[in-house]
Amino acid sequence: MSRNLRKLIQLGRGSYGAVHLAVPISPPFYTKACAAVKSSMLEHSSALQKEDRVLQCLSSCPEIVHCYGNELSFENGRRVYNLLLEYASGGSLFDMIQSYGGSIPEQKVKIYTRMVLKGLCCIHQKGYVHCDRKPENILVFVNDHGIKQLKIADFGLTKEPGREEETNRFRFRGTPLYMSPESFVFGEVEARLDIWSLGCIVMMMICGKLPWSGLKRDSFVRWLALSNEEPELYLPQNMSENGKDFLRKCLLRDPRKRWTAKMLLNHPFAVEGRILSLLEQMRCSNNF
Ligand SMILES: Nc1ncnc2c1ncn2[C@@H]1O[C@H](COP(=O)(O)OP(=O)(O)OP(=O)(O)O)[C@@H](O)[C@H]1O
Repeated sequence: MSRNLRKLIQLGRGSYGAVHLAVPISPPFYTKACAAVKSSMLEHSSALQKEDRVLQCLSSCPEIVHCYGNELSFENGRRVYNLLLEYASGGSLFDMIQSYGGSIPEQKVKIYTRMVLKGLCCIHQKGYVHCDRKPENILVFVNDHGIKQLKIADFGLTKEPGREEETNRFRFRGTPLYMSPESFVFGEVEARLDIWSLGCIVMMMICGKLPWSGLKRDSFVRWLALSNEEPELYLPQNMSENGKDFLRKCLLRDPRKRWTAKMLLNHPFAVEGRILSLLEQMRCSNNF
């Protein structure tokens, strides 16, 4: 049992352990109303400890989930490592896509894409590669005016600068459906891997599934690893031209041609997201 936290309900499970909603009951955390606590047995907590390290370095970025710190507890006679994170009351982006019936309106997608891009810029500027970007790892926070803010979470597979020895371990980790061809085939882990995954996430927001998620395993591997075909053919037909062009820049097979997060922030699709977000904020402040 933890002396400083009371775990309430389980919010989810990851490969390392469980996530609970918790209330801090004594210092150092009890100034927080509630928190999400990711826990795992101390001896299996290397991914959580890494997440803690990475989140401390990215703490100045509003589009990254905030970490309050860590603590050790004793549960059923075993030592448990707990990582305290700000609680996302809106669940994950995956939940949000489901709540929209599988397709978020494009105007909203522009706003959300820009939020995720800003988080990605911080990650890449500091030399990290997230490596496991998917809608389940983007959390939704809802402010007092009901405006949704997306933040990037789950840094357990992140590649840290100066820790090259871990590179090969990423090869078949992460989620294959969101992996770029070069990371899938050669185990290359560079920032542009996250950009390919971003393209997949935007597709998920628009269509609720990836066009290649229906392929059988062998066909998927062949398409991703061996084909020269750009994913152009798979672009959602119901999307604006700017939206399709944004996806083209993310989903280029050649990572050297793929745009960076910084370049994409200036793409008309993301710029429109900025304008729409400002309008949304103005509408809310006029109502209050
Ligand atoms: N800060 C948080 N606030 C609210 N819910 C959270 C928070 N962090 C995680 N969760 C919930 O717990 C689930 C599991 O989280 P986590 O990110 O650790 O694992 P995962 O990404 O689903 O799995 P894996 O680690 O295997 O990739 C999430 O999908 C989400 O529903």
